Amino acid sequence: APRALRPPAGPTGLGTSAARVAPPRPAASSASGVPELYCPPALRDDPALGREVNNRLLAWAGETGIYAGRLDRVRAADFGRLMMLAHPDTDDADRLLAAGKCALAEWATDDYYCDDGAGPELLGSHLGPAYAAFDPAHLPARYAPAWEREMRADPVRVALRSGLEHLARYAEPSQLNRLRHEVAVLYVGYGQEGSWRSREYVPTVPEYLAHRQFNSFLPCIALADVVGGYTLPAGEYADPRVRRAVTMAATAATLVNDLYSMTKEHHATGVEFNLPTVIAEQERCSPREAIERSVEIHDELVRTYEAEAAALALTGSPQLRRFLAGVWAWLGGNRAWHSGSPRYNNA
Ligand SMILES: CC(C)=CCC/C(C)=C(\C)COP(=O)(O)OP(=O)(O)O
Repeated sequence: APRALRPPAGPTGLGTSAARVAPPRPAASSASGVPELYCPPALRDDPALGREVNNRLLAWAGETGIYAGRLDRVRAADFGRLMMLAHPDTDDADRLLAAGKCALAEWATDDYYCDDGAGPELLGSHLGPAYAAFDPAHLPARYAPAWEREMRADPVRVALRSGLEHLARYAEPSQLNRLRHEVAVLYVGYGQEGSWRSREYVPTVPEYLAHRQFNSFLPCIALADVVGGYTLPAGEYADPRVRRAVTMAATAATLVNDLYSMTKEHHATGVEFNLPTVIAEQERCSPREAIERSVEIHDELVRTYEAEAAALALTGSPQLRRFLAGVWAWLGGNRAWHSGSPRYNNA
């Protein structure tokens, strides 16, 4: 059942202990070799709901043309399950589907334009029209039909546009603009990675960590209120203290991806970008030591979110409290999904 979420109470017990989402308890180490992470547990597991969302997501992906010929792998990755785990405060399959479409389209942007050998020199050319699928370019009448053909000619653009259209049934304009901003930032991250890739450049650790805030799950996390069926006021989302906490959570969630996707990326051709690889190279340590240091960084980010969200929840609006709790729940669902998804565990 959907849960009434509560924000983290903070490591020092700010607020009441009953308000805590879950006691900090280490997640079990998995066969993937990822050590225990400081992370809340997933708050619900409803396999039937996850399957329902995944089935509908796959039907939609087939209509848009993304991952043609690879849909079996997408089905197995089970992004529907990710949505179900990460948004425990709704059991509305259609809301989960709308968020899932946006997430899968954003993932496809990465898979098609960054990872699948499209070539870094083409990345900017792809990202411009991809962004226009989310934030339409309004052309003079003479050129509009040709542009519209361009927009329909590429399955990733079709998917991005369709995902946003579905979300718009539930989101207010300010929430859609929030998503547009986060996706623009995401594409800055894609561009940065493309630049590194083209030069075979290994970033410094701070450079990589700042990048992972941009090239992160924030576009997904930012939808916590849309999926939950309430609206976090734009002013509170933009509050620098909220932004700091939420972006730290987003970076942590994405470092979970780095840790779980190491095996998949080892099998990929070209330069690998994940925190353990960057640390091993820049700090001249063993892969195991680099993983341990990455886990420490992840855990520090999660603990900081936990403490700062707890403090913000004491003075913020009810919507902010719920949003901070939604982000906390998203962290738990994200880790649970990564630890089980064949996208990372059967590479
Ligand atoms: C859903 C979403 C906002 C994805 C955008 C960014 C993205 C693909 C990740 C944060 C995952 O990182 P990575 O590029 O390493 O992805 P995979 O490991 O290939 O799943």
